[in-house]
Amino acid sequence: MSNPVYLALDLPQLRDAQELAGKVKAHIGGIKLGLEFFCAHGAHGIHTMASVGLPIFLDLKLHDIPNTVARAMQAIHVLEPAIVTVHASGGRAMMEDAKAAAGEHTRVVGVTTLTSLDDRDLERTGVSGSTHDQVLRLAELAQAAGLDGIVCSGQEVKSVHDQWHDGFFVVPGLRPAGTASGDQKRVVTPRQARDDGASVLVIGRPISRAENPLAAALEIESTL
Ligand SMILES: O=C(O)c1cc(=O)[nH]c(=O)n1[C@@H]1O[C@H](COP(=O)(O)O)[C@@H](O)[C@H]1O
Repeated sequence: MSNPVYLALDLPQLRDAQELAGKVKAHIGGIKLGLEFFCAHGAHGIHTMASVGLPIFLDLKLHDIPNTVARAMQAIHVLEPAIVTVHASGGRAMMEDAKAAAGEHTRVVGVTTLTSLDDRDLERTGVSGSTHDQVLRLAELAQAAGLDGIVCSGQEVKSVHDQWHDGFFVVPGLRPAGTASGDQKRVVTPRQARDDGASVLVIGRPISRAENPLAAALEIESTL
């Protein structure tokens, strides 16, 4: 089985991102580049990071009317990302159009409820019920819209897997035992998420902010 760990390179400097990816590339399966990276370095940054030779997960969390999202999808075709995110709460038509506009080799996954939110936070946004139920609801919508899978926390991935057997499940909010959660509220260990059916394990700070990122990546790999 290929390495399921995608390293979230949430770093402001392109050179630092390149250096870190180069250092740990033998112990990860891909690179996740998000909003911070894309706003700072754009398409040039994506092309630069593609030279590391690992699949690129372009995490832009698109969320707009269907036409706008579809056109954004078309514009990022040329970057050939392996995975792209849209917000599942953007609705079925938005997700259908996003998938139709994406490249043939790009997996489109729907972000459900962010791993930084707990039940109380969700309630404050006007959504009733638990984060768990909301994730399952949005997963069903994403599946009906023809997406390849969803993003959810490790606390829901088992239930989602039970209702969507061949889905592609991206799980962030991962912390090796004994490490700080920071702003993440729905957290599990990388091993737990993998055992519960995660296809991709998104890991950022536990590697990128570690004193020794290579040792941290090796340690995580050894637990999988
Ligand atoms: O779509 C994501 O990747 C994502 C969704 C989510 O619900 N929670 C979440 O943390 N992420 C991303 O996953 C990464 C997690 O980073 P760390 O908390 O440093 O491991 C960040 O780049 C987030 O943008």
